[in-house]
This record gives sequence, structure tokens and C-alpha cells, in this order.
Amino acid sequence: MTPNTLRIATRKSALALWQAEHVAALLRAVHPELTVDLVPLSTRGDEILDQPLATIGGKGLFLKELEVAMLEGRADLAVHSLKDVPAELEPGFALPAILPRADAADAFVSNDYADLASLPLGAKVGTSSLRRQAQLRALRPDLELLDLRGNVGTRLAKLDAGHYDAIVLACAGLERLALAARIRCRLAAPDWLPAPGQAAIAIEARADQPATLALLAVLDDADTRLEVSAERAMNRALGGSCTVPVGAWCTVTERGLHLRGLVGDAASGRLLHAQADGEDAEALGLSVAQALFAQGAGEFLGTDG
Ligand SMILES: NCc1[nH]cc(CCC(=O)O)c1CC(=O)O
Repeated sequence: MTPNTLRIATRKSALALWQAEHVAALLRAVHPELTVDLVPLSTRGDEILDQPLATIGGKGLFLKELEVAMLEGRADLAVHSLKDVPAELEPGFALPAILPRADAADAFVSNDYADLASLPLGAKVGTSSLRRQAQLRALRPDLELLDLRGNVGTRLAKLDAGHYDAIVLACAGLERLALAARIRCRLAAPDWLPAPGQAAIAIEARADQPATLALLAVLDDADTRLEVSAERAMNRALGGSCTVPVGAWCTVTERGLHLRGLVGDAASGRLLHAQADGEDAEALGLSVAQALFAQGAGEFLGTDG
């Protein structure tokens, strides 16, 4: 039976609410007969801000409460930043739609400096992302890297309060919050890689609700799905944890898919890079992961596979 209401579970941060409202507007446009409501929820990932994500249980923390709401019938779908969705989705759930990707680059944000190269020796840069830390170390071993968690507004406020000379955020998040003016320069591929799935919004729903899945699938963007599938397949093959820096960037070209990947060691700043072309997203992700393992990625990942 086709539902007449779609309830969207969302986190309460400004970015999460923007993304959920965006999906609500798209759903109302394609299904004018449906009522679409938001169900804002608090997640453990939002509440525990004094510890790095990697030590408190990783990215799944941002999804758990939203998934419980769907299982208990309090919501029909959840909207996520795909980069916050773990490489292995919780069993019983699906991603029926992935929206067209925004700018996947990271943003260098500073009140005093135009770009990374202009930062003085030993400057303080805030980011809790191991991927961002590893790439910063590789480019500028002299920098002092400091933890910085919290939502986008909190991070900008800490920069403005003078705790850091610069911080690194995602361009997509800043753009969605009408804060693109804060971007001093883009940190973009091929010199800098984003997180797997960065800048794509994912819709999650229960795998056992075919009528709901069909309503949501209308919003899926085929090219973005191919790109992020390759990135996430690579990440999964590398172990898919958020305790190791992993960057990935796939684009659809006339010749098929092109995927670049990196694995870093946050402590040493060593980075391994690999890239390949292919037709099949899953196979391409695997082959780039294998190329990274062949260069010794297993050492960084704490595995020998
Ligand atoms: N880590 C939180 C998070 N999750 C998604 C985005 C940005 C939006 C996106 O990538 O879709 C952000 C903020 C940031 O990294 O600056």
C-alpha cells in the first residue's frame, strides 16, 4: 500500500535540517499528493563533542537513533550526508536515492590567510578529520594540528574566537548554509582528496518497505550513485573504518569511471596514492584498494590483507 505521509528523520544541526528540508521540498514537488514532515532527533554523535569520533564508536553514531525511529515506525526515511554513512550499511536498510553531488572539495577557511601556502611556520590548523590531518601533514609538516569537532557553526565560531589560524571544512556544507563567502580557497582533487561520498546527500529507508522505496527512488541521480559506489567500495575494501585516513574521488567521464584513492598515516604524514579507470563501480573500488595494499596500505590499516 502506498503511504500518504512521508516522515523524514533528521539530526538537528543546521546542516542536517537544511538537507532534510531540501529533500522534503523535492519530495513535495514530485509527489504533490503526499504530506511530507520532518522528525528532528538528537543522536549520540551530536551529543558527545569532547572526544574524537573514532574513539566513541565512529560514524554509525550519527545514524543509530534515526534508524531506530524507522524501525519503531516513527519515521519513514532518514536523510544523511553520505560521507557520514558507514561503508557497511546496517542490515535491513537501503539507500533508495542519492542526490546529485555538490562541490566535493574541502575548504580552507581563515580570517588572516588566503591559502595553505600562506600560513606561517607552525600555524595552528583545526580539524578532527584524520583524512584532513594526514593531507595537511603531507603538504605542511610544520603545522600544529588541533582537534576541532562540533557542527559547522561551532567550528567557525572557534576559528573566529582565535583558537586557530585556519580550519578545514567541506565546501558543500558551507554552501548549503549560505556560508560560501567563508571559503578562502578550495582544497580539491587531484592534489587533495575528499572523503568517500563527500557532498552527496543520501536517503535511507527500510529495505522491507517497497512502496516507500519506490517513492524515494525517483530522486536518485545515476551518475552520483556510480561515483560514490566506487568510492565506498574502495573504502569498504580498505576496512571502511574512520580510524584510518582514507580519501576517494571518482568521476564519470566519457571513457567510464575514473577513481583516485589515498590512504594516509596521520602520525607520519605519509600518503599512498592510486588511481584507475573502469566500468564497474564495485570492481574499480576493489582494484584501487588492491593497488593501495600493494604499496603497503596494510601497515597503516593495521591489517595484512
Ligand atoms: N563531518 C560532518 C559533515 N558531514 C557532511 C559534511 C559536509 C556536507 C557533505 O559532505 O555532504 C560535514 C561538515 C564538514 O565536513 O565540514
